[in-house]
Amino acid sequence: MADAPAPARRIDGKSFAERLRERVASAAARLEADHGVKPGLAVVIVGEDPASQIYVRNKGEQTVAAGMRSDTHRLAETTTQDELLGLIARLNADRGIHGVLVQMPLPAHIDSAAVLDAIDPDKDVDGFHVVNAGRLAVGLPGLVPCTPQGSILLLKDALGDLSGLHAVVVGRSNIVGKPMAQLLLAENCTVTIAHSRTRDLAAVCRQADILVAAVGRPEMIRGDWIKPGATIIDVGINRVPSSDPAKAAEGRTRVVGDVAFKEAEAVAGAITPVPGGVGPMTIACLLANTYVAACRAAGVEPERLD
Ligand SMILES: Nc1nc(=O)c2c([nH]1)NC[C@@H]1CN(c3ccc(C(=O)N[C@@H](CCC(=O)O)C(=O)O)cc3)C=[N+]21
Ligand SMILES: [Mg+2]
Repeated sequence: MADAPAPARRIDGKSFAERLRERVASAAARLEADHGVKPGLAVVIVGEDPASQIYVRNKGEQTVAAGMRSDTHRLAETTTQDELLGLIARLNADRGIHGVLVQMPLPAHIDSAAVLDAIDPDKDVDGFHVVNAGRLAVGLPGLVPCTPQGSILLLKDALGDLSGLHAVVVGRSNIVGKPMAQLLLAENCTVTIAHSRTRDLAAVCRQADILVAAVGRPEMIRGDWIKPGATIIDVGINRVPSSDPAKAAEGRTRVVGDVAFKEAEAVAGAITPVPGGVGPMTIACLLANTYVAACRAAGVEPERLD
């Protein structure tokens, strides 16, 4: 019997993100030294969702560690839409703030689309505003959503030139799937966007040289959906019960991706783990976007960060 192929290389997003944050920090330090501008990021969180609280704390700590200003606005679950829009208007007008992020999801009584629409597109460091979606679609400079941007950096590091490769993106959200497809197209990939209604999803995935999983369903993508040697970017962050039944009974959880990692690892050429893959890149790219927004506000050409 032939030997099993070597397991996939693990793409280390955690250490790539650390290096990117160091480059952002030194570029931000030069911006402050040469132009007197310290990049500032405002993060707004409404309500008490524990997972959101952890993400927001991590963002704040990493922003400060990169030598930038971090303001966190913690609002009560009962905050009205008008109160939130009032805060956004003040942040839009604040010349010391270059990035505004409103943590999603918002409580059900608030219209998320109206809130995103209210953020100044040039401070929209999430890249979620329709103006930034439009800029990305037509190839104009703007602010690019952080998770897709981080995924592209990992892909280019792993593969070099992406030209001509067939990329399959599973998931069509406005925050990951659609912008990811736009960025892959800009890298000259042949792009397929697949989703929950796609017929024979497994067969579509098996055509992928690059497979991006952004569906939000734990371990949905199986080993036999993967072309041997393919590069897998797993965007999923799903909390599932601990695999130890005693711990699960206590409510303990673990984080898994959208890809069945063990199966995929035996077939793929390279794969991002969860945690430690795309997630840390999301925050690093948020800091990079804040730096770029601050440069543009000051009329300074941003340094290349890649
Ligand atoms: N306006 C807005 N923008 C966002 O970018 C946004 C948001 N709302 N709402 C929530 C999601 C989630 N998100 C993550 C960022 C980093 C990690 C991350 O660093 N994860 C680590 C740790 C994972 C863990 O152990 O929990 C990892 O994957 O290794 C995860 C999730 C940003 N989000
Ligand atoms: Mg993001």
